[in-house]
Amino acid sequence: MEVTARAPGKIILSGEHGVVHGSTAVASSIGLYTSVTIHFPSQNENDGNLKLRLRDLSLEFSWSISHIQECLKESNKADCLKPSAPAACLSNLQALVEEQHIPEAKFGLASGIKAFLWLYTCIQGYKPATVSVSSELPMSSGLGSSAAYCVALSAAFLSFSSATKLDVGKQGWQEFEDDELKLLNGWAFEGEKIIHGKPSGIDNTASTYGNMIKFKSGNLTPFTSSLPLRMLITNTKVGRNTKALVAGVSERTKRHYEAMACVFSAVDSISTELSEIIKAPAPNDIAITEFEEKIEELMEMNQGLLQCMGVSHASIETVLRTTLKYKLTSKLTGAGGGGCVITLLPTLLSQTVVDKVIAELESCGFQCMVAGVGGKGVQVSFKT
Ligand SMILES: Nc1ncnc2c1ncn2[C@@H]1O[C@H](COP(=O)(O)OP(=O)(O)O)[C@@H](O)[C@H]1O
Ligand SMILES: C[C@@](O)(CCOP(=O)(O)O)CC(=O)O
Ligand SMILES: [Mg+2]
Repeated sequence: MEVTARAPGKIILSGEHGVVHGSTAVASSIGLYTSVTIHFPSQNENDGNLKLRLRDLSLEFSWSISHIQECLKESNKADCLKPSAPAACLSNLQALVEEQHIPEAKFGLASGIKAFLWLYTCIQGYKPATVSVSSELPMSSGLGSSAAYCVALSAAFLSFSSATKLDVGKQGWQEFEDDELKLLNGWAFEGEKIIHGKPSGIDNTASTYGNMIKFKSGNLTPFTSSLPLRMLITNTKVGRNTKALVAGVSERTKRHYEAMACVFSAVDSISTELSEIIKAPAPNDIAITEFEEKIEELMEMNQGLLQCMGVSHASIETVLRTTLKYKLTSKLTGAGGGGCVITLLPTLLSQTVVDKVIAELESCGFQCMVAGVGGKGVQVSFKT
């Protein structure tokens, strides 16, 4: 018996970083997924191990269940119905990860593996299994790969627990009930904390619920766009780490508290206005351009404030300049410092211009994709 869970990545249209400091932000899921399959061994297959296979990286990690239990059992008193942080056993989790000799170039993975061990043992306890992960999302690029990973892990583990009422015999993708989504989002948030340090929760919430969300201080308001929005996503391929960038903004806030409070307040107003515009009744054909120009102006203002926070990067500025040549507006998305940039593709923009801008961005070594905004949140599919 096995189950596969898939969870989407996200783009933040407005409010990244500010949202960590209490500002409103607007995010949307995108149609790129991280998938997690959990397989419990039959009696013949059972070698007493818990295995984590990261398929895209061709890496496999394995621990004997008895060893994990020895390391964690005193400190892990978790209940799968109550998402909790690994405060008391962080050093034990660290030791379990260190013994795996992760390649130095992949060192960022250590926190992801810790999150896996924490979520698995809290939700499933001490059972041998093989967990395989694959992803369409570029890692560490601002599209929320860490959140999609934590949501997909939590969904897969909870599917085989008493906390969910899914139909194990049903074919195809199925969705969770509202209370189940709340629980799995809570666990994914605990995983994000292990990876990010101080996440706002917007990424795991966008991945769990899908579509568009307005998010402030842990509170979610789902909404839909009155018109389909199309974004060009440009991956600068400059690697960065969300935890370090979030910590950098907090440091700047400590140094310049009053000024940064004004920046966060401006971000809050921009996100609130953006969500009002997007969800307002669909404009007629003549007003579409005006509607898109308002979105572009708010994106541009938000990008200016992200520069104030110190999270832009030379590669991001190159994307901004390049798209501006074609009269297109862009902003960084996610933590910045490299990673991905989004560019609104207006409805009336010709495909010739889209092709030209993509060709120019790709000639700089960047990678482009066109994404529709919105889409389903987490789903699971059983195989008997
Ligand atoms: N498919 C995956 N397999 C294992 N770990 C993952 C996966 N996706 C994300 N992670 C974890 O998330 C980290 C990247 O998260 P982060 O810096 O927040 O970037 P982003 O969420 O923007 O992609 C990775 O270093 C790793 O620890
Ligand atoms: C910078 C931030 O607002 C978003 C981070 O997104 P990502 O991990 O870069 O995809 C942090 C957060 O909200 O937790
Ligand atoms: Mg992340």
